[in-house]
Amino acid sequence: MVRLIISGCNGRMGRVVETICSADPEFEIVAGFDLLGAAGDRDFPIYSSPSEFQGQADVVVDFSSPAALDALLEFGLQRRLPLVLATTGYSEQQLLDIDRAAGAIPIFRSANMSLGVNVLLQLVRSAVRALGEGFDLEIVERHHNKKVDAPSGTALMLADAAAEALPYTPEYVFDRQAVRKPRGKTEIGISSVRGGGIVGDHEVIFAGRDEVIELRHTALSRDVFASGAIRAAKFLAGITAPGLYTMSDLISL
Ligand SMILES: NC(=O)C1=CN([C@@H]2O[C@H](COP(=O)(O)OP(=O)(O)OC[C@H]3O[C@@H](n4cnc5c(N)ncnc54)[C@H](OP(=O)(O)O)[C@@H]3O)[C@@H](O)[C@H]2O)C=CC1
Ligand SMILES: O=C(O)C1=N[C@H](C(=O)O)C[C@H](O)C1
Repeated sequence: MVRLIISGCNGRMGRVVETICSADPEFEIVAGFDLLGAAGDRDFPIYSSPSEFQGQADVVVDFSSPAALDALLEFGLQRRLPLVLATTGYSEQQLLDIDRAAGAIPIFRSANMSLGVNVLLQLVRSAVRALGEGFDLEIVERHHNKKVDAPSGTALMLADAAAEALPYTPEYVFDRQAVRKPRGKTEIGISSVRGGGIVGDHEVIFAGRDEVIELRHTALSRDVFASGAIRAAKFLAGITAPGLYTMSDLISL
């Protein structure tokens, strides 16, 4: 039995994690963390601050906000509790804080918990290596109109995957309206679309002079992200060694 805490439990993703875990006999949801505390009739206590939780747990799954990170890391470090961090939009300093905490406790972090996007990352690396330098790389991400961070964490992860495979260090370009000049050869353009209920869509475009290749992943429901995070929680609950774990520790590509 895995005793689970859901951080961001009142949000869109927190509620999907709750639904899936409530039907899984391997899980017991022992608490939730969320800004406003209890919201509606739930089967577990909800705390507005991790420090209020006095019970026992095996792992935390976090889909909340970068603002929750400090308290969550402090909680994990004090309790020696593994953390699955699925939140996006962290600052550079916060990413360093996560790296440092992973020296003491197991932390699993991925900006996209779906199997499909993690296959896409691998395809992007292969395409960059195969195509060489003659193709312009552009990433277009599309999300629902409630998403607050842009570009998406996944778009940045895709750009980083391409950068790993390129023979030069690319420049990420998020905004073309402020400059009047042709596209630079070492740019990776990243564009964000926000609208309606789009769950999550990522397109990587390789534009050559005479041909274009497009690799695209579309999430049809939030279940793909929640299921990946739950799989990560099961994996992390059985791990004692500190470290920063990612989807590549879970899936073999
Ligand atoms: N890695 C992945 O696969 C995926 C990652 N995400 C990421 O997960 C995060 C959450 O997404 P989503 O569920 O759609 O967002 P929501 O806004 O629906 O949910 C976030 C919840 O966290 C709460 N919250 C905000 N700040 C804090 C805080 N300081 N402490 C505790 N709780 C807090 C919010 O409360 P309130 O509403 O009152 O602000 C809200 O209830 C985002 O960063 C998103 O990008 C989403 C999908 C997949
Ligand atoms: O906020 C979302 O909804 C999502 N966020 C993640 C991101 O920023 O990449 C992952 C997914 O696409 C959904």
